[in-house]
Amino acid sequence: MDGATVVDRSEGLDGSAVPHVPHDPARGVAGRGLAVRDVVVHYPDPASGKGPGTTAVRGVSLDLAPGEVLALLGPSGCGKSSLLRAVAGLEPVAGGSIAWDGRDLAGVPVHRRGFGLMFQEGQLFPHRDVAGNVAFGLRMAGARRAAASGRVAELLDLVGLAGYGPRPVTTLSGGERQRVALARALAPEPQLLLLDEPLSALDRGLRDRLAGDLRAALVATGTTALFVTHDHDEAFTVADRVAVMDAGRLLQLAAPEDLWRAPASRRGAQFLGYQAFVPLPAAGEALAIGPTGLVLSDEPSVREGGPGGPRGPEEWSGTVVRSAFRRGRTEVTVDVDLGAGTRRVVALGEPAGAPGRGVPPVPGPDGAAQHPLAPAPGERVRVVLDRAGCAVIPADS
Ligand SMILES: Nc1ncnc2c1ncn2[C@@H]1O[C@H](COP(=O)(O)OP(=O)(O)OP(=O)(O)O)[C@@H](O)[C@H]1O
Repeated sequence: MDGATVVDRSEGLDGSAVPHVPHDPARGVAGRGLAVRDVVVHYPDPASGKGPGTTAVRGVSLDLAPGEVLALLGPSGCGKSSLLRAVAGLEPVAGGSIAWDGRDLAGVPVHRRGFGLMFQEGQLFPHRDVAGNVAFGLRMAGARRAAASGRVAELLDLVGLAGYGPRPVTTLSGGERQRVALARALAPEPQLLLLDEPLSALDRGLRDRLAGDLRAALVATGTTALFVTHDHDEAFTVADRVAVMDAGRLLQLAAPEDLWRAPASRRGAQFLGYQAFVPLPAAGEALAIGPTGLVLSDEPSVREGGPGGPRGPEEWSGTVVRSAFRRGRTEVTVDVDLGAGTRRVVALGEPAGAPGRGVPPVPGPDGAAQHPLAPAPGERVRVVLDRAGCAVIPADS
């Protein structure tokens, strides 16, 4: 999935689009929602059990407005779960503060924060049926049995499991279990829902679908949510704004569209899937090349052996490593020197007017589908920039 398509919208449970609402600070009343200020989380040294052995979160500040969905995105070990756990009250805060609706949560235990939690494994009660699991969430919130049954049906409908109430949870697929876990977490209408990689135990296709459904359920219920993931497609699908973390710090916090169009640093851009970086003539600027930022030259004559050399800083010669037909287009892996040594990048093939366009793909030598006339390994080709798939970033970031 490329960034340009995922940032626009996700689909609701009924297939309708659920637009992302850019965060508008004026939307929230001052002091409402979550305020995280300079938060530091330490873990003690595992050998001695004392001292700040690992600093998992190094002074993170962010705000979450009521009704907003914010994703904490970053590589494994960057401190996302530690920050989430600190907000939940499951980890002590070594520095800074966490407040909800202007009230400092220092010393407020987990069960008194009014926050809901949902983890990677939904942790359903195996001896209860689907309705029993969802009703548990309601009864914890003090709902009476009669009122609960109507609400359980509503919640199951919301997560796409209408009629599943009597099913033993042991008979459900992984995706269905996570839907039940979501219904149970939403049941008490938590003032803030904390989700830690809720989809990561599922396979790719299911994750993509469930991410859209998760957003639809959060939006439909107006739930304020903090969502941890290491998957940028998922973050972009689910969240209104995304906080990119690295090594315990916040690199950037922005709406998906803004994050994609203007990464604030090279590290953040790399994490989002920008594949290469080229210095720009303007001092202090570099061009980050995204997954769709390079295309093969569509003039057969400029393939190596034809007339003319590279025409400037936006066109380079390279050697084909392989071609693969994926998602309706040919992706050509090319070794190319963009100005700082040879790099392996992916360029989009099959441009308009290319020979063989319209001929169906066939299995290549490595089993991957490829176009019969796609460039073969070892062939010299030209790659050109497509600025629409690139972003300008600070050079030394
Ligand atoms: N209970 C713990 N004791 C000691 N160190 C810990 C503990 N939990 C996490 N850490 C360390 O804190 C750092 C941040 O971990 P954390 O789980 O917050 O990262 P993460 O971004 O959520 O990673 P992942 O995506 O792999 O879950 C890591 O270096 C990790 O090894």
